[in-house]
Amino acid sequence: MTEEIVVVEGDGIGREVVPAAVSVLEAVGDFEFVRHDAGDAVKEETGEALPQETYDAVAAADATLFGAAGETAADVILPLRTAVESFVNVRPARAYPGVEALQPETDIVFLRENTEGVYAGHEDRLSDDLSTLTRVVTTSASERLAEFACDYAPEGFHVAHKANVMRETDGRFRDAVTGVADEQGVETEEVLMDAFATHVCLDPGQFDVVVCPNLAGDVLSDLAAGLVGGLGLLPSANIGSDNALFEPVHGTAPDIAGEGVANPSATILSAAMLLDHLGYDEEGTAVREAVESTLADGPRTPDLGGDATTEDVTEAIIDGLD
Ligand SMILES: NC(=O)c1ccc[n+]([C@@H]2O[C@H](COP(=O)([O-])OP(=O)(O)OC[C@H]3O[C@@H](n4cnc5c(N)ncnc54)[C@H](O)[C@@H]3O)[C@@H](O)[C@H]2O)c1
Ligand SMILES: CC(C)[C@H](C(=O)O)[C@@H](O)C(=O)O
Repeated sequence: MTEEIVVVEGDGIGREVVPAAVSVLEAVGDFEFVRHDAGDAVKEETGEALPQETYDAVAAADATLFGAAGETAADVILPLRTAVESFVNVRPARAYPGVEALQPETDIVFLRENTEGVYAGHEDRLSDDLSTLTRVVTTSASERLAEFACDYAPEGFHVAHKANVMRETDGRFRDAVTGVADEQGVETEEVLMDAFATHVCLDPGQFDVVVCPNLAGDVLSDLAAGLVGGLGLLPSANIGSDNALFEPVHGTAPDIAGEGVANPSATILSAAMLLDHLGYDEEGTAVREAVESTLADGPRTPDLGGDATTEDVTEAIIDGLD
């Protein structure tokens, strides 16, 4: 049976890097791609950034490949993460041989809580002078994340938090995560997220898997992108119990959108995570290896110091598939 993959390109370079990743998927398997719209352009046309049919298709799909949305990103990607009931956003940040990196020994996977924290979003304007935000942390979501982390990293992981200040919310997060790990005999090491930001810049080699609350995972994974050579290199997987959505960590890159020079690696690596998720392990590995050898030997897009186009890099990756 042909596997169905929902594809949502979104805006900006989403429209360049997603077609690149789809052509790589076409080269390794027999998939049916079902395309849906979301983002700024759709909102301009229809008044809605996330059409109900897109939400329903993503919620029903085994797997979705998403690009990026622009100003409407929060109205698109946050509901879509909820649509797949994603309890974790897996964000690997690693340096690649041949790519200039501030910290070439970086090889970290962030396991980001994916639905709560400040993103659960109870914001209020109470007066001309005062706005508030309620932060949401549940034991159940934190424990679900911890169970995933224990399976993912049975050798142990770091837990980043700021429970010294947010005693109730991050305290609950920390206690839930370390509690599950203790029960399962998995070692954890706590690190305050502000100190982590410094440690990871100076000595990223000491970190392997880092479990963090939602906003911390957002910021710290972008920081790690800076250590390895940029946002064009970081893929991600939003994993739920039954389905999942795969997307690059980057946004629509308005400064280069339309020029055909976006680095497709993050999205193609996200497609490799999608292949792993659907059980196409050999194909996922082949795609990752082809991306790695293209990053090592070129061609490279301008963000990595080269002058190649998105299409040149994609062709090289497809040529490099076994
Ligand atoms: N998941 C999402 O849909 C998502 C995520 C982040 C930002 N956004 C949206 O994207 C828009 C732009 O945000 P931003 O500028 O802060 O972040 P961005 O990730 O779009 O771009 C930041 C910088 O990284 C570069 N960059 C990013 N991806 C690249 C790639 N694949 N190849 C080469 N260079 C790349 C850009 O050119 C830019 O200089 C905003 O409207 C924001 O809301 C969406
Ligand atoms: C655009 C925004 C809603 C999103 C987030 O904060 O999760 C982005 O920064 C990301 O990292 O995917």
